[in-house]
Amino acid sequence: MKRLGILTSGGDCPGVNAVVRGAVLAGVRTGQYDFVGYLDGWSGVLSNNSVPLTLESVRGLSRLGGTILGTSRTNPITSGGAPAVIASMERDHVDGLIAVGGEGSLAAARILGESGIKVIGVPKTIDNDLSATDYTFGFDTAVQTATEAIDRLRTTGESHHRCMIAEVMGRNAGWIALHAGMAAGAHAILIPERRVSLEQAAAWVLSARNRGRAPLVVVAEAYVPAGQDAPYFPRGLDTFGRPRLGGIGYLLEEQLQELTGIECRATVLGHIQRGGAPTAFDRVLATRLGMAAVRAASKGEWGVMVSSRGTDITTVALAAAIGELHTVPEDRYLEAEMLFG
Ligand SMILES: Nc1ncnc2c1ncn2[C@@H]1O[C@H](COP(=O)(O)OP(=O)(O)OP(=O)(O)O)[C@@H](O)[C@H]1O
Ligand SMILES: O=P(O)(O)OC[C@H]1O[C@](O)(CO)[C@@H](O)[C@@H]1O
Ligand SMILES: [Mg+2]
Repeated sequence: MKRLGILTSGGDCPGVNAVVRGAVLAGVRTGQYDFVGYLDGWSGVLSNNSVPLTLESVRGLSRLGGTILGTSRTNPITSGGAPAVIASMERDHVDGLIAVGGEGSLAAARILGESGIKVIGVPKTIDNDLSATDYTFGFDTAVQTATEAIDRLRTTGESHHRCMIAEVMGRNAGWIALHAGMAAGAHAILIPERRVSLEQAAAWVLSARNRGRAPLVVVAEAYVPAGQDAPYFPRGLDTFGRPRLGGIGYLLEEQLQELTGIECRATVLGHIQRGGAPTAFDRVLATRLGMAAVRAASKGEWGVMVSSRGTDITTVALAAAIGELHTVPEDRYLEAEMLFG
């Protein structure tokens, strides 16, 4: 029997455990594979830190948030590269890898794949910013969580006649803001893809107030107002050198209050959007992606990412998947904009 290694890399995301369960069930029940799970992303691969994954160890996992394998943002390319990964796989008698990750982790997987390592990617991110797949699992859960939170902000906002501002995640793309904002009936949605001016945002807030509504603004963490050139990140860089986004909501609270004269309150939803149990949609998507990754391995389809297309699960070359980020197109924003103010 052959062996597959599974690792989860980048930010965690509701549904990762369902991928692990789907893969192990598919491989073990068809009698084709047994599995090891590498702990804490690529760092577990490089240090041979793995655990056996059996039918028993994945029992009940599809509804569990987070990742039982742990995750990290370790870069395998700069920490030993392909030779170190190959040596580790040989020690563990691992034939191929299933890498569950976002655009960064899958970029690393692609480079390793081009060096001859058998690897299959599974697209994971609440941000939904990966190309070549209709949706990434975790996105639906994040939107659901954000929508519930924004609905709650609305009732307190209405009671106090305030403008409520909800800041949601979205490092490169405003998908969570767009969907949660539309679902919750936001009067303005501000995303990184559109350089909306603060004056325009204030006009939407005032228009909602003039109709007797308590204005509701949803802003993605990476929104850049017109006239500025970079996202707001008052907390500096993280340990991997990435800007620690988060806080633009508080800045907008001051600026919109100043521009409109309406009392504003901001809430930053942060990691609440990434935690907890996945929605039914994400459980099904993640399980199917995990099963499809094993199917691809059994057909010798390496260097691909499993992908959701309509109701099908298919495979695409890793290179195609990570080439360009999947951001909110103009027509989707203009459609939502009709509802603002
Ligand atoms: N272009 C790249 N080539 C090789 N390795 C990369 C590349 N970009 C990122 N990485 C590595 O992959 C790690 C994970 O990337 P990143 O932090 O963007 O998370 P992710 O997998 O995209 O998930 P998410 O963004 O959803 O949290 C990075 O810390 C870095 O080590
Ligand atoms: O958990 P960390 O490392 O602070 O990363 C936060 C980032 O990860 C994501 O949740 C997923 O990429 C982004 O939306 C957010 O900017
Ligand atoms: Mg990323």
